[in-house]
Amino acid sequence: MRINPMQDFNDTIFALSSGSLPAGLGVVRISGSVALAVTRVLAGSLPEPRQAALKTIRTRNGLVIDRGLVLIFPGPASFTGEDSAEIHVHGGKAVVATLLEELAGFKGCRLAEHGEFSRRALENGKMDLVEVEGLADLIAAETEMQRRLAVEHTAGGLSKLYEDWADRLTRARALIEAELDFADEDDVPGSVSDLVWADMAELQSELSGHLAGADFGEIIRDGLKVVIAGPPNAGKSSLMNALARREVAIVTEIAGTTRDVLHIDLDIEGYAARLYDTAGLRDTEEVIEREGIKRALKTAAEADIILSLAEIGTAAQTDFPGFGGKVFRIGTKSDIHPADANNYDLCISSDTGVGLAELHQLLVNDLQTRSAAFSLALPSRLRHRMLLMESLDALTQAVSSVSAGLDIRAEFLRRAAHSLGRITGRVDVEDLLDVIFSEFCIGK
Ligand SMILES: Nc1nc2c(ncn2[C@@H]2O[C@H](COP(=O)(O)OP(=O)(O)OP(=O)(O)O)[C@@H](O)[C@H]2O)c(=O)[nH]1
Ligand SMILES: [K+]
Ligand SMILES: [Mg+2]
Repeated sequence: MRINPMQDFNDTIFALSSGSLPAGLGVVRISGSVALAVTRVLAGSLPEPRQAALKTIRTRNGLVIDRGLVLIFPGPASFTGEDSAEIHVHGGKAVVATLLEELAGFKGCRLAEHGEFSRRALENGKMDLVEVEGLADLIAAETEMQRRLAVEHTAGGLSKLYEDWADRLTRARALIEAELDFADEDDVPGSVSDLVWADMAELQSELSGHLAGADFGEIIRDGLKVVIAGPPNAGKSSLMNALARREVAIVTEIAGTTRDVLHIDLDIEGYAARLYDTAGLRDTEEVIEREGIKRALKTAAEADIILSLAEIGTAAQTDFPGFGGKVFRIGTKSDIHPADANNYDLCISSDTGVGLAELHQLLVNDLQTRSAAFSLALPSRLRHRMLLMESLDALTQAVSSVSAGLDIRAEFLRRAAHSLGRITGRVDVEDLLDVIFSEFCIGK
């Protein structure tokens, strides 16, 4: 069930797998049944498998394109599982364009689609879905923690956890079904069933413990959402600019300057964070400002942390509608007011920089507190979270429906295993693939 009928797995695919041109090198990857034959034509001869050799790369008319390294990976010992090759040429736009054009001229060869190399790796059993998604995250990773989480996912640790759980569910179901088969005989050992349900209750708590880490996994992957909120002129935009070290937001002495929600990305000790500046909160009849305040409150409700700013001497708001997370009360303009440790968690001056290091440390501490409870084998995508919730729901039904028939309870166990299987792609995921691979870049 592929959306794009162009996509044919019999084709040999190729793409520039390295970054934007011009660059020192351009790495062109080729995969499919004629990959080695095509490479032989271009390079004159093939190197030993997995050993780089310097070759002159020519068009079929004998015109020299460039000299470069050629590597071949006969299947199945390749990334995709198919016969594959890499040609490393100089990363000039014309060099790469000529090589790609030449490749397109071979029968059965075409440019790869988004994520098509990874998709073939998946279809050929070289990686499962969690690993493929981890690879996409690894390539997108900008901070150290994003990288570490992605490596954890590509390394198969999470996949193994889900497969072990699915196996446990399947074994439990098999035992229960065996018990059903012998139910008309008198000597059924009830203890088998008791053991199964005790183990399933244990699995239920493991699964919900794992799900509890999903928030933090999403924070690592998508960044900690830190929202600066407070009344007009509290100094919100000034703080944003001070942390960004550039003039991102307009600052004036006019109350109600900021209307749109602005954001910058920060790297906090390896964690990604997104800092939002918002419109000052107050009652107003002004139409544009009202819209700004509406957006400010919506952004605040979705925050992981709110920095509630107030000029020292005025009260910092501690409740925000729809927000249940941590609020830090930040007293501002400490250069013109005495610091006050009673009414604020921290006093700062964006003008002099006093307190900004402590504010940074506040965020570091918060992230470290959040991370303390978890290893990095965390679910980090909504897709994983939804399927884990589905699985936990079914398992909970199975465990708690004590008065229901064993056949019904076994069916709930089957559903729980099925949802876990969909995470790694072991079962029934054809419908998900097009969505997942559309976010990949070409050449991956
Ligand atoms: N002395 C002093 N003045 C500050 C400091 N931070 C901000 N201000 C001044 O306070 C005024 C308001 O600053 P903004 O950063 O625009 O305040 P805001 O909270 O973004 O205001 P709105 O966008 O209108 O809600 C400006 O005149 C700033 O120069 C500070 O640390 N010390
Ligand atoms: K202002
Ligand atoms: Mg502002």
